[in-house]
Amino acid sequence: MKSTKLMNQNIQQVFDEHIGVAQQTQVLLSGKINEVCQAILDCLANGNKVLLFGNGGSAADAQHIAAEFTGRFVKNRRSYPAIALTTDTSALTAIGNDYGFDRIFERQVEGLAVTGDILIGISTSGNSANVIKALERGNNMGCITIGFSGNDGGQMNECCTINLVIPSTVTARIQEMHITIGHIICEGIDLVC
Ligand SMILES: O=C(CO)[C@@H](O)[C@H](O)[C@H](O)[C@H](O)COP(=O)(O)O
Ligand SMILES: [Zn+2]
Repeated sequence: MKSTKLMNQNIQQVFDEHIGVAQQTQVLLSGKINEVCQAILDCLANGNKVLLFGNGGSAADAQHIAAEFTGRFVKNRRSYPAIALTTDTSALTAIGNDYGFDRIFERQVEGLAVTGDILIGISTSGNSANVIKALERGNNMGCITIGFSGNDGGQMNECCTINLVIPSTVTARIQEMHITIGHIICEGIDLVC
């Protein structure tokens, strides 16, 4: 077992890293986050919807953000259409079993998305094949594709209308910024709706 002193050092280091990445994200990405907010507001005003997807912790983020849209964030306002493509175990197992894990989100995009919808693909590496394939399908269908990524942005640089690349190589720190950005977007929606 680690000593309490070592644990305390580790705790301080995680907070320091988190604060550093948050400051860099603020400097580098505030303008792009504003663009994403505007794109989502336009999408909702046009009667379109938001689809979100990712793996592991990013699957949880997709569900978390979708629930803020359909339920509420802070303000009581109408429900907004958002679906996490990570929750339907029948679809996920059928598509995964019949077509492969790489296509679990792509097939759902093909069936559920229409032109003008927003797809938010969440991947800390920017390279998860199932996320990339879904974004590429969305591009072919006339959707607006948003990436929440990290590291060097990976393949999401090539297949996203806007890719928010968190300036970190640490998965946990990147995920912490993704959910912060999700909340910033929800605050933006509450401000104008
Ligand atoms: O939450 C974590 C790590 O913090 C993990 O579950 C993580 O999301 C998974 O390893 C994912 O498969 C990573 O994929 P990605 O972010 O590179 O697309
Ligand atoms: Zn995690």
